[in-house]
Amino acid sequence: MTTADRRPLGPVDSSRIPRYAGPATFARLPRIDEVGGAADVAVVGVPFDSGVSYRPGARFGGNAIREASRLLRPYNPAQDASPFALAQVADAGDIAANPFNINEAVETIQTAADDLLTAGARLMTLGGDHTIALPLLRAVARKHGPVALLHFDAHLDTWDTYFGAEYTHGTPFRRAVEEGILDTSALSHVGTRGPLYGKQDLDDDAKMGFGIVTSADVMRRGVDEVAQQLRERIGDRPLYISIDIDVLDPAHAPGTGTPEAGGLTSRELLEILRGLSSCHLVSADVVEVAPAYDHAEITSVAASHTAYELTTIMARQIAAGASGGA
Ligand SMILES: N=C(N)NCCCC(=O)O
Ligand SMILES: [Zn+2]
Ligand SMILES: [Zn+2]
Repeated sequence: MTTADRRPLGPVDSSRIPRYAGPATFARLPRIDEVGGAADVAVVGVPFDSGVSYRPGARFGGNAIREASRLLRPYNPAQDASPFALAQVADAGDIAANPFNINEAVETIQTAADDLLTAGARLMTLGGDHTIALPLLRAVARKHGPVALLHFDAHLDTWDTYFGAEYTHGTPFRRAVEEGILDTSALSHVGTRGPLYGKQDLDDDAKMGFGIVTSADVMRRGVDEVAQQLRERIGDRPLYISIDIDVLDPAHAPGTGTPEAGGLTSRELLEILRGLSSCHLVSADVVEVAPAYDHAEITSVAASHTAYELTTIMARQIAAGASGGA
């Protein structure tokens, strides 16, 4: 039986079982084993943070997002959709990656992502540091070919190496371009800001094919115009969205490893994402939530709502019959 043949199993009913009771899955959704191992959207954690250049702790991000997601409700008015009724969304648990061997971890993450995609799911991945975007993109490209990328981040993450290491949280998108797994006619950073190592960083980045919408551009031009520009650039290509929570201002996301002043508000981020609801989103990640630096779940609440909007986009498209599972 395929997921399309049966009604999705939704979240625990928070009017019957208090939302703070029981173990946390994303949005109180069923575990993937509770839906026969088959999901249209698999929410999967990757507790890996051995690729960071500054504060560690994003290995705890996925579970912090799950805890904060207890308060999500089933109807999303901003996209006029009940995502968990439109598609089977399930929590696929965590990919267990070796914290002492980055190369091995990258392989493990790719293999596990491949398995979920092959089983027909789109991925809503909860990081983890940004290193994990590379194996996730490899897996997605194996299925769809080179994908368009929207990368929300304070940072470029197209640097070459750190301490000689190729796989770090500052380098995933340079590796991805080198490997030919991105559609270089449709690459954009959004929310970029802060000091760089040199002007060359920007030149290298542009040569790889990236366009940049800076954090200041979002403020000056507004979310609707930015979303429209991004939609035009992406067209109907298969799209991957990678969201480093440090795209938000530290006032909106203090719980992260490499914070930069002058970022987006959570309202701006959520509104831009809603403006992308017509795009062919094949998978997405939210990374770099480091709960040890968080306060009052500010960061993990923002991350949970971010993942909710992304999940809603995917669920709407699945219900509309877009190939994307496929
Ligand atoms: N991907 C994130 N969050 N940060 C990259 C920062 C790399 C650096 O320390 O220059
Ligand atoms: Zn970043
Ligand atoms: Zn990043």
